[in-house]
Amino acid sequence: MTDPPPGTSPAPPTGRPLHPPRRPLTELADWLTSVDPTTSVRGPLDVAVTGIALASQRVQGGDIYAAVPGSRAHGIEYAADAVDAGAVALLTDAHGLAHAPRDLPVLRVESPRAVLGRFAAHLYGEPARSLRMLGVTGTQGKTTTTRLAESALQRAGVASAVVGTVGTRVAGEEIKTALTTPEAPDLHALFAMMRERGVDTCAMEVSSHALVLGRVDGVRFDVAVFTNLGRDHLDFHTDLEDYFRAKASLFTPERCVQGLVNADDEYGRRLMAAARDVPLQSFSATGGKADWRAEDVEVTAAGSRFTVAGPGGIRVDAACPLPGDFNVANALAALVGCALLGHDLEPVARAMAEGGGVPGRLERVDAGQDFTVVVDYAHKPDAVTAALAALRPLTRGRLIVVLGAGGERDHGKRPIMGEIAARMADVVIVTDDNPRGEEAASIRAEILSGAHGGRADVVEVGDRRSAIREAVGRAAAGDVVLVAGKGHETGQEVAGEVHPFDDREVVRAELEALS
Ligand SMILES: CC(=O)N[C@H]1[C@@H](OP(=O)(O)OP(=O)(O)OC[C@H]2O[C@@H](n3ccc(=O)[nH]c3=O)[C@H](O)[C@@H]2O)O[C@H](CO)[C@@H](O)[C@@H]1O[C@H](C)C(=O)N[C@@H](C)C(=O)N[C@H](CCC(=O)O)C(=O)O
Ligand SMILES: Nc1ncnc2c1ncn2[C@@H]1O[C@H](COP(=O)(O)OP(=O)(O)OP(=O)(O)O)[C@@H](O)[C@H]1O
Ligand SMILES: N[C@H](CCC[C@H](N)C(=O)O)C(=O)O
Repeated sequence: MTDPPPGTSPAPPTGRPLHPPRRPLTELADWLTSVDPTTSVRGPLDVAVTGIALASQRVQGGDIYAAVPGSRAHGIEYAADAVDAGAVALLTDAHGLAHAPRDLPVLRVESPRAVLGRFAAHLYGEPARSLRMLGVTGTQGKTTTTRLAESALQRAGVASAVVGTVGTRVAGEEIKTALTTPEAPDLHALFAMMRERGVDTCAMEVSSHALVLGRVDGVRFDVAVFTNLGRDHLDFHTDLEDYFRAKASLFTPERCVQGLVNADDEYGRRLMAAARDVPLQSFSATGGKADWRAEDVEVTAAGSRFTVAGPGGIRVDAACPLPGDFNVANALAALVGCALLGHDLEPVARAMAEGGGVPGRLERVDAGQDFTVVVDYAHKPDAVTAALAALRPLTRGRLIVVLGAGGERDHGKRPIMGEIAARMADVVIVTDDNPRGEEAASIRAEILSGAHGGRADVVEVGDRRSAIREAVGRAAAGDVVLVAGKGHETGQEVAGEVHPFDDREVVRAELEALS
């Protein structure tokens, strides 16, 4: 058996186990044949495999490169790059086999994406099975819920991990990941790394893209949470029903053991009515009928206090370090999720009360000014509504919002977000988010088309820094400024280039420049 070529792994290896498996390709080929009868193999197979990657850029020495068809290209076009990076074999389809380098071993199946998750799980020795897995799906609240759960558990002494939009953290160590839900090969490598580090519980976001594209294949969540459903990703899903079906597919026996569903949400109630194959419990943060409820809720500018009331007379004092009614729902889901995983509720609730917030989620920026500035990731209609509704009761003066919309994403949401902002805020400053490959001015025009006619004073300031300057410059004592859309992001993507831009840093600099 040939060893992987030396010196081909990029350093430092991020998101991979320190001690990767070393599996004979013959064994992997046999396993694949046993689960997928469409498998055919082109030799030589006398090679050791130590990992797997779906993107040539992520290949490390000893990997199998999964060359799959995509919307822009077929991965086989990048096989040479993958080989240069140290790939020792290919997993691909018939097209990939036809165009594969002749000397590279190939495992061919009809649909490589369909087996990729299970294959990666098998390759790494099913690491997710040794973790308590919490999966959270929904349009809003995934990041907040998973981060609240992970940081409370970690603070309560349970080694934990979190995977999501803000990145990945494994037992306190930050690992950069790009997607909300990483591709299956990266995910199972992360689970292997978690297992190595003694992680007990992993809380992760499960996006609808992940469910459709098989990114969480090979994982069976111990508890799956549904937060809510609203307009999102209509550039990917044909309509809201298609989007709902994608989310609902998490609540099937192949993907989870039990579910926890928001009874306050219309789609949550539909899910409960429809899903019969998986035991479901419900939660409500608004006094609705549910198995788990937030009672005696007190919301302040700093956060909220409430009692978790559950089956059999459970009553536990809880607090969430984030303002906003909707964060009571997120905190409740996080706590009940942990309880259903088998964790003791009381110490976890205590730890959450003592913990901090979540990056870019209603995050306050304070430079000693006499008004409030909050940076939030609201970039969808329901989130803009929720964030403005949460901030209105904390506003003694005017509510000022800085708002844009991302390019190359659902156009339909832009006027809707403009309308919401102009109805719920007093001043709306329409600016650029990540224009990506689109003309920034035309994105702003679409937002403005919904914003004109509202009650607010609406202004257009394209440059985001200038828009933030305008907002804090206009603010007086008692006002609240919401800088919406980019939350934790640290760059602004314009025409294929990402320029450093962090709303929190820019706000701070503009506040300091005021004094
Ligand atoms: C719609 C979508 O999710 N597309 C993902 C998909 O792209 P694709 O299948 O079209 O791939 P492609 O670009 O045609 O390339 C074909 C293949 O060649 C490979 N390739 C391509 C170029 C190269 O140099 N080397 C290489 O190996 C690619 O990895 C891919 O396997 O597979 C790619 C490989 O992993 C992903 O990078 C890509 O995510 C794109 C970048 C993306 O932006 N996805 C977003 C929308 C997304 O997934 N978001 C969700 C939800 C976030 C939320 O909740 O808001 C998420 O989970 O992050
Ligand atoms: N439960 C909720 N209900 C309504 N809005 C919410 C809720 N939780 C968070 N939000 C709003 O949505 C924004 C994004 O929150 P969060 O990152 O937790 O959700 P997400 O589901 O991970 O979203 P994304 O997929 O965009 O990352 C927040 O900044 C806030 O404005
Ligand atoms: N995961 C989301 C993030 C959007 C964030 C917002 N700032 C934007 O650029 O639209 C997406 O890629 O659609």
